[in-house]
Amino acid sequence: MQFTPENGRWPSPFNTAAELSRLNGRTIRVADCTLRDGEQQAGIVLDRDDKVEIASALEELGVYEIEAGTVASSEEDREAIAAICELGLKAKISVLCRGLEADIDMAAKLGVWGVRLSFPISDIEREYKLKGISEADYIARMLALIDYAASKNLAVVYSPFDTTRANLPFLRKVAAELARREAVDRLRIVDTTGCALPEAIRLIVENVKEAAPGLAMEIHCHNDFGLSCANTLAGVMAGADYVSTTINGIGERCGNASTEEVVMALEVLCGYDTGIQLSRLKEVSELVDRLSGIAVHANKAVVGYNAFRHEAGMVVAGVLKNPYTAESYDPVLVGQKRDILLGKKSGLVSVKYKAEKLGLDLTEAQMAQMLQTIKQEAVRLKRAVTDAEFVALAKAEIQG
Ligand SMILES: CC(=O)SCCNC(=O)CCNC(=O)[C@H](O)C(C)(C)COP(=O)(O)OP(=O)(O)OC[C@H]1O[C@@H](n2cnc3c(N)ncnc32)[C@H](O)[C@@H]1OP(=O)(O)O
Ligand SMILES: O=C(O)CCC(=O)C(=O)O
Repeated sequence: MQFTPENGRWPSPFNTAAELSRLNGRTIRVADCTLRDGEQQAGIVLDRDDKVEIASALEELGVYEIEAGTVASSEEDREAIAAICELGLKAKISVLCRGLEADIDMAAKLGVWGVRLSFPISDIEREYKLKGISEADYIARMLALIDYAASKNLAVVYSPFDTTRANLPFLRKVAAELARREAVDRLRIVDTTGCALPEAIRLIVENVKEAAPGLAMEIHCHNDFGLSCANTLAGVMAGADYVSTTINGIGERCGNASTEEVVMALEVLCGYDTGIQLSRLKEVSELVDRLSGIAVHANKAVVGYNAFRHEAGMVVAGVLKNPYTAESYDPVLVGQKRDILLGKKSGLVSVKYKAEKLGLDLTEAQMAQMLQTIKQEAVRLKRAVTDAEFVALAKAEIQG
């Protein structure tokens, strides 16, 4: 029997339930916001050169759009945004603007494709950030801002801050108004505080779809409860065609849904096309790790150091015969590689594998002894045993 998938992917068969197969074939666009929300992670500073370098890497990665910064932040940010526009990338370039004409004016001067109009929508945000603006005045102001951006030839991604805590009937009204404005490219559903469950995201997207047929949607989720990727997928499965994500999941507080996790889940688990050059994910992750100063955790999905490293003997016994016994896609797909470690949890198969790989001629008895030696050594060192250490221990064993 053959147990090797042709495209290097092996998702759960239960994913192909009717709903998912119905949606297969859709292209989901990645609107990466590493340079905007990513940089908002407390303490990160990306300078102009860093931003240009990351934007170029995102272009190579194949993202649809780069949210390049917040226009009001600083002169250096504006220079970086202008420099990114001058690169003439295929990716669309957008910037975050507050609900202020002055921000839109600044954006218009930079040569961007569009603005992301961030205008707080929930009752609590309107009370404390917009001086208690009423629902009627909010809609009037929103439309004026959209028209103003349109008069400057800017596309609008309308981004109601704190969408997931908005009053639903009000959000439906807002969406219906947005659908009537030609300049509005899409609505971004924003889970500002990361407080929504996947079911809530689904409900919101379905309501917007019903209230504003034809209005495209993007989904932007924060990770305060570790739900950002699941929530982003829920948004897509309910009908959002754009995802707003960051490389390595950097961003406000606990970060955003990470571009690499969302893309791989969309591609491997759901069967969507994202247009992303998957094999570049690891190198872009390393670039952002280096320039942001925020180290990627070893256990991080997709790009983490340990994502495809195996030590436990029961797992390795399967992996060495067929990696899909323990992995759902080939690490090469994302620019990673598989490794087998020797340590406290190893079994004899790992010792045999390493001995052969490293050209060591050990008898069965020597290998059995080596397994015990490796376990003791790993306990003593409180870590796995390196290949060099294994070779030295094996040579000592061979010499008796
Ligand atoms: C969760 C998110 O990702 S949201 C995006 C957050 N991003 C950023 O904040 C980017 C970096 N920010 C900055 O550099 C600065 O905050 C700036 C330059 C944008 C603004 O700084 P300042 O000009 O000093 O503004 P200040 O902090 O005084 O706030 C001005 C007012 O704008 C209001 N405001 C906040 N958000 C918005 C909005 N989206 N639209 C309109 N007004 C807003 C504030 O509530 C405040 O109102 P108040 O004067 O009644 O208190
Ligand atoms: O209001 C916006 O456009 C988005 C701000 C944001 O990133 C958030 O609220 O999570």
